[in-house]
Formats: sequence, structure tokens, C-alpha cells
Amino acid sequence: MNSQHSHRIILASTSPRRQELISSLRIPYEIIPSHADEDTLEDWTPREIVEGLALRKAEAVHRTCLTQTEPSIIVGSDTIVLLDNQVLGKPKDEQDAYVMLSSLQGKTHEVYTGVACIDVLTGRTLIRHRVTAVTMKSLSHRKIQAYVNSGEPFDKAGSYAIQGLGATLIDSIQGCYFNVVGLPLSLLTDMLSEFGVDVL
Ligand SMILES: Cc1cn([C@H]2C[C@H](O)[C@@H](COP(=O)(O)OP(=O)(O)OP(=O)(O)O)O2)c(=O)[nH]c1=O
Repeated sequence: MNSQHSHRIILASTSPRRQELISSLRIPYEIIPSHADEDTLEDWTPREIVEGLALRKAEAVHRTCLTQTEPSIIVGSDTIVLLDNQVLGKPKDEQDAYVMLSSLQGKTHEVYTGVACIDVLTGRTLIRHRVTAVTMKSLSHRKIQAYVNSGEPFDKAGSYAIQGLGATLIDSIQGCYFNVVGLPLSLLTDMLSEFGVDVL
């Protein structure tokens, strides 16, 4: 085994975007989808939501790996959009996606992503988050409806995907792009490094 990659990475996620992003790190990994519930309390701050849910996803997978003897790091992650102190998750339906995009257009919002890493053998846990500011262009009703009709908003926090057709809706961002897509690679590699796993 390469000493750089002394641990296998276990991504606790069903998100195809996160799977694609982690594969770009070129380290050995496997996917174990986490089916943790995503309920949160009313008084949680955005940071508490994304860090709490990232940890819950990683812990749910950790419970299934307790007998494992191979050194591994479990990675859980959660993304929300915050506009004027209001949390926007995934849209429930087309109407919900339309309303979210109408409120986001022409304004700057924040995307929070939490990342939790658990060392399977020792239980050592690190939890962090990143924030990226995203400014959306002013959009006509026709454009918003056309984007909703594309089907892309579903399954995406805030009802858009910056990595897809949604790129055409964005004016600018400040901060990590990968944080918006759902897995801040620069933060994650810093965290992995603290476990002795160096990507480069
Ligand atoms: C803002 C934005 C979000 N998203 C996605 C990333 C996440 O998959 C999703 C937020 O939902 P999450 O609940 O964070 O993740 P998930 O349910 O898709 O996957 P899992 O919990 O199994 O890891 O929104 C984009 O793909 N592009 C974007 O531009």
C-alpha cells in the first residue's frame, strides 16, 4: 500500500456530484450511502445544520463499519442555501423550485457545506464547514420557468446546479466553487491531511 494512501476513504453519500468530486482526488475510495434522517431543530444556525447533518451522515455509516479492521476515513457532507437568513433546501415540487429561484434572482446568497470525517478505527472525528457567496443574475419569469422545466432544480439545495445549466444563471461567486457543488475539495484535503492522508 502506498504510504500516502494509508487509509481508504468511505464517502457516506448518495449524491452523484459528491461521488464525481471525490474521484478527482485520485485516492482509493468507496461509496456507502447514508440514509440518516435530515430533520433539524428550528433554532439551529446554518453552521449547526450543515455540520450536524454532515456528522449524522458519517456516523450512520460508521455504525455499519464497527467491525471493520481496515484503516478508513468516513466522509459525510451536507449543503444548504441561505438567503436573508432563511434556509433553502431541496425543492418539494416545480412550484417550490419556481418560488426559490424567484427569491434568489438578482441577489447574493450564501451556500454552506459541512464536512465530517471519522476515522473508523479510532473514532477520531473532525467537523468543519465552508461558506461561498453566490450572486445570481436578474432573471425573467420566462427564464426561471424554462430552467424549472429543464428538471435540473430537483435534488439540488436552492433549486439550481452551478455545475450544469444553472451556470448560466450565476453572475459571480466569492469563495470555493466546489463548496457550492456539495464537497469543498480544498477543505476536505486539509482535513484528510490531519489524519495523515495526503492527496499530494
Ligand atoms: C447549490 C447546489 C447544490 N447542489 C446539490 C449538492 C447536494 O447533492 C444537494 C444538497 O443536498 P444534500 O442534502 O446536501 O445532499 P444529498 O441528499 O444530495 O446527498 P447525500 O446526503 O446522500 O450526501 O444539492 C448542486 O449539485 N449544485 C449546486 O449548485
